[in-house]
Amino acid sequence: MAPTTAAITPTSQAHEKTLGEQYVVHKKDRAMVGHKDFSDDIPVISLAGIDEDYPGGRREQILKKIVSACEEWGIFQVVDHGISDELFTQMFELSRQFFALPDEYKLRYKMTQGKKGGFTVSSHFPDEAVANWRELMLFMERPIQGRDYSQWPDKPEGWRPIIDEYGVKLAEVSGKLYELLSEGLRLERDALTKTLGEIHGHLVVNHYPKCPQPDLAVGLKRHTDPSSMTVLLQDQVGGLQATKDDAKTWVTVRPIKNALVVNLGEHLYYMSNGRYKRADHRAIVNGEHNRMSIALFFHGENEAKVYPLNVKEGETPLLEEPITYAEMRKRHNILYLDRIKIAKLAERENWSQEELMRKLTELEQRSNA
Ligand SMILES: O=C(O)CCC(=O)C(=O)O
Ligand SMILES: [Fe+2]
Repeated sequence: MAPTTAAITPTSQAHEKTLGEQYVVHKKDRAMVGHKDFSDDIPVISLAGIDEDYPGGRREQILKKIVSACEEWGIFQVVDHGISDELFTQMFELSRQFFALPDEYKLRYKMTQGKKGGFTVSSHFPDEAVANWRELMLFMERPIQGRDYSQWPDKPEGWRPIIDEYGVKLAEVSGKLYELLSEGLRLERDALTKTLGEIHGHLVVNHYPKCPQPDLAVGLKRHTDPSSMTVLLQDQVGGLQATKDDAKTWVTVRPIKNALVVNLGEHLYYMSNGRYKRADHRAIVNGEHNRMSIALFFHGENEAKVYPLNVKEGETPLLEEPITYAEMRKRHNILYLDRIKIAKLAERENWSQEELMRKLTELEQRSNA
């Protein structure tokens, strides 16, 4: 009998009866709100009329809505952004075909240390005990001269022109959002983008296959994005969840055809001195449908300076000294892992919720000092 290859990816494990134990998350991290229990709490903002740029014009209203969404959630959806649905359909179709390819093919593009993009299963840190029920393909989209096409799959055909167009169109939308977010901080329109230097675009295509025991797993654990801003396209299945009260309650973001979800990341949180929240989010899975999302992470240059741009009278700056973008990302990872360690300790030593919150706040303050 020919030896069988062990199923390596969640796609090839999706047909098993039970979930592999590496995917079983702690009770407190399981979803209590379902992937289809859609909420309308996350603002949906139309960009129609954004060029009506005069007192009382549409731009003013859009600005108000965006600023209030960022102050409350750090996450919102935009519609009427001017990108055709056809482009989104093409992106999803290429992605669907790619993830349906055999493990051996996808693993040819496996992302290892030093590689510029590629295929990854789960993408959890080695220190995290539990794996995410997902696989992903990372394309280093920009700067264009930094691309390594040997890490771009040749199947299905046609990734390059579609990603080129997708990158350009999303950069246009994010450019408009950066202007509004700068204005919301009472700064010149180019204030935020100027601090980033050359923008780096990392395009992550996430695949969450249908899961044998979806109540026990998560697709992508709770996190904030290490980016400046992330613009996310999700399919119609549902599974993106957000919290604004430190994971006490979660809402499932309603999928809207042709909408883009905007998540503010670490960079905009610091630059606004915490006035804009960072999107606190996760992705859950289900037992009926494969789900896909396509996230374009906008990053600054490693050497870009990160510091609160205008600290108001009486406010404490979140950072005492400017740090580099690379340092910001490093701290973000360390903080993420330290939070996990503290949560484990709290469980072992039976801390009260207040004690845990106090320790986590202290941890964050230390990381900013
Ligand atoms: O799949 C989703 O909806 C969320 C993806 C996400 O948060 C990420 O890739 O950082
Ligand atoms: Fe994310």
